[in-house]
Amino acid sequence: MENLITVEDALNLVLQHTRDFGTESVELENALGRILRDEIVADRDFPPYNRVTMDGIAISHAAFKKGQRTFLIEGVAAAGDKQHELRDSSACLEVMTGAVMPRNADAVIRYEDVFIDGRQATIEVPAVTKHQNIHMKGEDRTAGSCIITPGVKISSPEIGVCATVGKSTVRVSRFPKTIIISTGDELVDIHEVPEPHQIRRSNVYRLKTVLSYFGVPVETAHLKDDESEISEALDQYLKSYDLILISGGVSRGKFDFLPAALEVAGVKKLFHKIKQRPGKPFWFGVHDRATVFAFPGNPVSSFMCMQQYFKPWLQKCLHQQIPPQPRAMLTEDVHFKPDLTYFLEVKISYSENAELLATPVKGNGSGDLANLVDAEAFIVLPSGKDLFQQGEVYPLIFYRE
Ligand SMILES: Nc1nc2c(c(=O)[nH]1)N[C@H]1C(S)=C(S)[C@@H](COP(=O)(O)OP(=O)(O)OC[C@H]3O[C@@H](n4cnc5c(N)ncnc54)[C@H](O)[C@@H]3O)O[C@H]1N2
Ligand code: MOO
Ligand SMILES: [Mg+2]
Repeated sequence: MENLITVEDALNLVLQHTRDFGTESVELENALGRILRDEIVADRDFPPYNRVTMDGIAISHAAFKKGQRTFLIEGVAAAGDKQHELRDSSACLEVMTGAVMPRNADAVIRYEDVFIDGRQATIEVPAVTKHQNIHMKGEDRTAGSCIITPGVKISSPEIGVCATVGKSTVRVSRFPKTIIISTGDELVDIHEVPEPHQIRRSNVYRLKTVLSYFGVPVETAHLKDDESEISEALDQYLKSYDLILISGGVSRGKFDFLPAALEVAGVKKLFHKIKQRPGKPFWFGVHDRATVFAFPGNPVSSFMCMQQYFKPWLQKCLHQQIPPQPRAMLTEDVHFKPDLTYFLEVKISYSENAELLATPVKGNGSGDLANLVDAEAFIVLPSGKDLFQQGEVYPLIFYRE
């Protein structure tokens, strides 16, 4: 009998072998998708002054309250002007959206509710409340408060906040120097027309996307199923890369040289083969500098292992804050006999109560790469059971960013 590690133990081992690749500064324009390592603090109040939110007139609310409806226009306050002052509390100033609210004025009435005749403005609505149409200084955030904590993956809102506090460069996690290697004599380049016994190599492209979502630059290589070519290449790659991802050649075939070659090259094996489907023959190990993920060659297997093991490893290496894992409810019964954790491809929808629903899109096994297109997640069905019933809830791994 084979000695298989459980999915939980395998993930724990992978996560115990993370590395710290340090930090670097990047221009804000290049920071999208990077993991922020600075704390972003409000350099001033948000907003920094009482900000007019409607084009109209600014008055003293007390005057309106006393019954006054017609106001002499003293002048115009535009966005970008220094703060104006309402000199006569029974007059008004025209104010534009984005202007600093004038001193001695405390309500803005929009043009739509005012009749203007020459230098006179008459309010035509029955009610005006104090501070209406003013975005008050410090109402959103106060100076010195933390707006973004380290570990956030920088997306559009973070870019906007960094810009507004004047962070033109930000400190982010550095990336491991990475290579993805495909193996196999049946594989040809995507620009080639395969012979009847050949296929185009697709794994590298699919696996690379997982790193691309984090912005990690990736080099690629291809190796023949040739023991000495593989050994020579591994010696080279182990010296120059922090992260080596391999697809294929890790199972029981006569040309599956990777597990032995990796050990000969001095990579310390942490496990080989997991109690799971797909992806059973996944091999994981570490070298002085490099971490090696040697994934099974079947397209769904390598991709599933990438999602389940590699992505959390990368996120931990990069110090990313990890959101809780979503869970979804099966919409139909699933029978699965082998005592393995089953990563089943599913399509996601929502119930009337907004619960996440998972509908199996079974496909034809781990070679069915087209089926990944019809699904969008793996639902994780644990070992030790062979019937998973409609209505039961299990963890979910979304694989579309
Ligand atoms: N006797 C046994 N045979 C197999 C077992 C087993 O336990 N005992 N496990 C099976 C499982 S599960 C998997 S998964 C595969 C893993 O195979 P390898 O990692 O050795 O990968 P290869 O043999 O190189 O290729 C498998 C399959 O995948 C295709 N492939 C590989 N690379 C690519 C690529 N870059 N793009 C597209 N397709 C690729 C390859 O052509 C093969 O069809 O082993 C089972 N066998
Ligand atoms: O991992 Mo294999 O993919 O079960 O065929
Ligand atoms: Mg094989």
